[in-house]
Amino acid sequence: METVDVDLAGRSYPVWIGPGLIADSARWRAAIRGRHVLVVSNTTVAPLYLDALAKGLDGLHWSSYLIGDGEIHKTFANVERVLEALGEFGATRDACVIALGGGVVGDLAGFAAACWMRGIDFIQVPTTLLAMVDSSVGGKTGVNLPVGKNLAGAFHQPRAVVADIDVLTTLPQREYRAGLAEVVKGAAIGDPDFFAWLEAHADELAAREAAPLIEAIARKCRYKAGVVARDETEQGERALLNLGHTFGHALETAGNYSEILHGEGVAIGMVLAAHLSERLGMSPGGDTARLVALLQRLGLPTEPSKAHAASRLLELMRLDKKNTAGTLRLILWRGIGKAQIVSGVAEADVLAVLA
Ligand SMILES: NC(=O)c1ccc[n+]([C@@H]2O[C@H](COP(=O)([O-])OP(=O)(O)OC[C@H]3O[C@@H](n4cnc5c(N)ncnc54)[C@H](O)[C@@H]3O)[C@@H](O)[C@H]2O)c1
Ligand SMILES: O=C(O)C(=O)C[C@@H](O)[C@H](O)[C@H](O)COP(=O)(O)O
Ligand SMILES: [Zn+2]
Repeated sequence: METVDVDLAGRSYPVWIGPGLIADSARWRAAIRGRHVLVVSNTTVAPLYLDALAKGLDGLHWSSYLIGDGEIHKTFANVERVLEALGEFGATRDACVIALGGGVVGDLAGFAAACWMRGIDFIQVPTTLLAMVDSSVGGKTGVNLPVGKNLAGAFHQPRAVVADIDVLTTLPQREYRAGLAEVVKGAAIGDPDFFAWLEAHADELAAREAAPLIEAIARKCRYKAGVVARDETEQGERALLNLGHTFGHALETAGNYSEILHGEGVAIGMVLAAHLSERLGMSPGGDTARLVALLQRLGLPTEPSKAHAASRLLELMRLDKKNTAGTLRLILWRGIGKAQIVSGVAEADVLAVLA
């Protein structure tokens, strides 16, 4: 097992990564401070793993609330339903929410925990690769709005992250690949050695071999934990974790959150950001080719669908949270291991790349 510590003074927490962790309740139960627990999950994950998790809740007063499966359920309406469930359950300030699922459940349950009585404890039990390497770590919680991705939310750190890699055996292949996109992103932004390691181990990772998989999850979490510890609320460096996301989120929103997966949007978005960076003379073309090749070896898409007009995507990009005063602020790429926040990117250049 690997442990990654997210160092945030009084709100520090561990990320445990390895097999058999859901059953190992002696480890994670200490993170539950009160006696009331609401497990939030979805209709696909709960039948698979809720019973196993519940064994560790013996002796506590616990209940569960399930949302529907998919990105379209990451809504304000569902946050309200979780809050109502907390009310019916009689949750007091010492109650704890456990998010059992992928990034959709984690973001939504975490946001509900941030809202209930202005903030109660929550624990992340990520069940997708994407949630293990990214969404369960760092405390960004929230929901989508019809006008844009993650436009409502809060920073609210979990008390612990329990990444039991055994659950990945039931994860569909497309979802597994989507998680690898966020692993590649971390290496592309800030760790050239990790990028080279991913190139060397791409086939084993695509085949879900346990040892390289644990190493990849831990390396990505360690990298992200460092960024979050230095810049918890995205005043600067943390924005780099958004490489590819301005494009990717626009593609997700344009497809009404049902056409492409988040990780697929990130893969395509990173390639678009790389092309834009090349166009602006910031990044060497050879590195873009390496990025595209790695993503393709991992089974990820690297080009956007032609179904959405460039002008529509640009309109959605104008609502990105990184923008200021009508100015596009994008994460651009200086080649493998180097990303940069750039303000005032000309819309004409963005349109040219999208077209
Ligand atoms: N908060 C953050 O920092 C952060 C970071 C990255 C992504 N996100 C968000 O995460 C979301 C994407 O998360 P995701 O990719 O995990 O998607 P998801 O939560 O929709 O899960 C993907 C699919 O896998 C299913 N599933 C989950 N675990 C399973 C398992 N073990 N076995 C079988 N099926 C399983 C789910 O039911 C779902 O159908 C997006 O909303 C994205 O914006 C947030
Ligand atoms: O943790 C972060 O910071 C990230 O940006 C991680 C992203 O992978 C993730 O998709 C996040 O939800 C995006 O946040 P947003 O602020 O662009 O909504
Ligand atoms: Zn992401």
